[in-house]
Amino acid sequence: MGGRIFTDRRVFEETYVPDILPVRDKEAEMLLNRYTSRFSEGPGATDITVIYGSIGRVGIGKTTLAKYVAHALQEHLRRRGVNLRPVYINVYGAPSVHQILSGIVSELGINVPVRGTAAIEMLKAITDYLYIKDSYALVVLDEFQSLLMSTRVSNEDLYMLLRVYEEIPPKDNVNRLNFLLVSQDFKVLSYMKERIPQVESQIGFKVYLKPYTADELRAILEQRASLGLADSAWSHDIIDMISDYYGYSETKGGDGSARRAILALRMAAEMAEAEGAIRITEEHVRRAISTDAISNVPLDVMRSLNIHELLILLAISTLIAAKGGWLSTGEIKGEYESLARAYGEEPRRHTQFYEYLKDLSNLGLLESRVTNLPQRGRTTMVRLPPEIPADRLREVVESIIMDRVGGPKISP
Ligand SMILES: Nc1ncnc2c1ncn2[C@@H]1O[C@H](COP(=O)(O)OP(=O)(O)OP(=O)(O)O)[C@@H](O)[C@H]1O
Repeated sequence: MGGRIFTDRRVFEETYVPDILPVRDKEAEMLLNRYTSRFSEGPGATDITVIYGSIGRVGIGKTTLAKYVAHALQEHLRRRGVNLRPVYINVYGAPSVHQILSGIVSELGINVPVRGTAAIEMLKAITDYLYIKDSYALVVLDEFQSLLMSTRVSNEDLYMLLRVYEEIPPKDNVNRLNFLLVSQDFKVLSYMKERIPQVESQIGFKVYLKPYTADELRAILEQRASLGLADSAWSHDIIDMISDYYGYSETKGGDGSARRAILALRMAAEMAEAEGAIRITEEHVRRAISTDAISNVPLDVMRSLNIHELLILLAISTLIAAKGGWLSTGEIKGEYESLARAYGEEPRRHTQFYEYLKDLSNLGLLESRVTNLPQRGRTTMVRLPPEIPADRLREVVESIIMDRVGGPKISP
């Protein structure tokens, strides 16, 4: 009988938005306050909000923040007797104003034929509908930069959409259609300035999101794990491993994507489940990350290693495959020496051994950190980078060693 790993798979779906945001909660609150005070300022009050990130950074919570704010605002205003409808449209898949308006019409459930109806007529139908229902809409336009870069959308179209109250003055002077724009990076602001300066100057709030740090990813993953996995199936070590790997910092490679981190956790869980395991292990995580990793261990780098470096890697992958975690250098040295003797090689001395460890780490084949151990003081601990599965590495190293010196002369 396989163990129960998942309790709710939906929380690992791409479009899932949690009820509480573990990170970005401050930004969410800021936006909510902003919109709420806008609504209390009374008729006509309007501005446009933009959420954006850095060039090339994806999965950093832009869409999630926008959707969360739209839904939280709906709840918030409902309690005050105000009816607001959140509408989400990814304009990447709807690259004309007509298509965007069709999207809004269908999300709001307005009974107007979209085919053959001019954009301006649809816009009228939307504002009439909101007026009659005494409702508001907050429209999230995701991937907004793609509209600005499209030649199929004229500046007039953009003005008509985003400054609808000028085009179609509301009967009661209340602007009911509000926009929250989501975009990849800051270039959206200069594109807006160029194409639609009157809208750009109306931006009330610009929210810039950075890639997630390891601590932030940890909070996001812990929330997902506790919502979607059995308590006995996961541990904080597993979460740490994933968040440390994907977490962004100035000095370290992770890309800070919550999407990739969540996907890695899900894949590790699926692998554990497929094996009938009762919990997710470090090895599942390694395999999940390695499946996802853009660059895997290059074989030519491994082939360029000398026999002692290979034996050290063999020692490390054997120990990690057996027990996981971080290894002390003393422990690695012990294993390396017995392996070297088994393969008929004279183990290298202390200084040379450390040189080799340093080389392997420079090549990206090892990770090290300095820890304070109670008895021994500061000591260096080593492990394989999380994208390298220990058991697979061991097979590769073993076969390279076999080619080089043949099998072990005595059993290690
Ligand atoms: N603060 C958060 N709390 C919980 N989950 C989050 C958070 N931020 C992002 N996620 C999750 O990470 C995944 C990616 O997030 P999202 O789609 O919002 O990123 P994005 O910046 O819009 O990405 P892209 O630029 O690729 O559109 C989603 O599954 C989302 O649920």
